Amino acid sequence: MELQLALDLVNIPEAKALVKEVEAYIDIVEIGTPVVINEGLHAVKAIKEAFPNLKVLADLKIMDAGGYEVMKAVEAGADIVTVLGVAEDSTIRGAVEEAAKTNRKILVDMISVKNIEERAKELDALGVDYICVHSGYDTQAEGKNSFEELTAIKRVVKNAKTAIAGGIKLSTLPEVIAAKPDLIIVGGGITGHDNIQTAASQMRQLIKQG
Ligand SMILES: O=C([C@H](O)CO)[C@H](O)[C@H](O)COP(=O)(O)O
Repeated sequence: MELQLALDLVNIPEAKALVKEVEAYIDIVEIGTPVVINEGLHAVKAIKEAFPNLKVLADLKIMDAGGYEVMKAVEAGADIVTVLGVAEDSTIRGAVEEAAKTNRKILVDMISVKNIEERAKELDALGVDYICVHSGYDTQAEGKNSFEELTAIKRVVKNAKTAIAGGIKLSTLPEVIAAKPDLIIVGGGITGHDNIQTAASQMRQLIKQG
């Protein structure tokens, strides 16, 4: 089970400072969509150069032009790139084919997918690397989480790794771990904690215990 730190509300220097504090406890750094909007793919490049031993995920939430946009993220140093599950199959295929050329990975974000099990099955057959259930900021504000959706995709996904994101905190992590995703994505649960090092190390410890 891997731990990904999502960085959403920071600039590049702040992102570097945060990662430096918790790099021992995480596997993947996510350059979040708001950071890409503010800083561009320079943020991916800067973090990959500063932390070459960590995997970097570019949260582009691609909806079209899958091959081209994955190519640009990979050029910037991304190891994993996100594509939306609601995108057309042709977009998913383009993304998967482009990533495979350099052994990079595609994570499909299931945000706003209605028929979650059926779409997860299709995406699995299209050869994506990760399928991630996700309650975004706006649905988190309405009290939603994706714990049940994780159980649903785990029933049908045979090849891809499963992942979960959206509002996960130390207090809810045990419930998430019990559902056994391959990847747990945490943003505010670490970056919004009083002591980010403590939060990250305790999360790592819980994940290790399984
Ligand atoms: O993808 C995200 C969101 O849509 C904003 O871009 C976040 O990275 C994801 O939700 C994880 O962050 P937290 O919800 O703060 O854990």
